[in-house]
Amino acid sequence: MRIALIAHDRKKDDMVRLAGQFHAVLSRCTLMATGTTGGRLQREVGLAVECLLSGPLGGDLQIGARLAVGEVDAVIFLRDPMTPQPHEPDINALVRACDVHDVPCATNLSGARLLLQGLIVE
Ligand SMILES: O=C(CO)COP(=O)(O)O
Repeated sequence: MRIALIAHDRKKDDMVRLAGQFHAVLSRCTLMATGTTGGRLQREVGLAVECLLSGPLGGDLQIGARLAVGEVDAVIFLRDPMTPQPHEPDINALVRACDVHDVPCATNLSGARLLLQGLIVE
């Protein structure tokens, strides 16, 4: 399973906690992440993660481009719905790409837990 992990700034602590809780299943996956999220996951959770560009610099678009050619199987994107983002069009493009290609995309913690639990029982 190739999973993309992305969290906006106010959701990064949640992402780190979530990844710690699901460390066993995530460590069996191929992981990629936007830059800052990925750095925290490497340092604080000890996961092997490929770090792409930071979101505002094009990281969401990089993940979207991979997804469009079948290189991403699931996306966990902990979005901050309360803070405007300068790269909102990139965020929308990634979520749209998930819908276009029918790739599971969890945009909040509860959805992310369900997605990861699904991987455990697989
Ligand atoms: O902005 C982001 C996603 O839209 C996240 O990017 P970072 O992980 O680099 O903070």
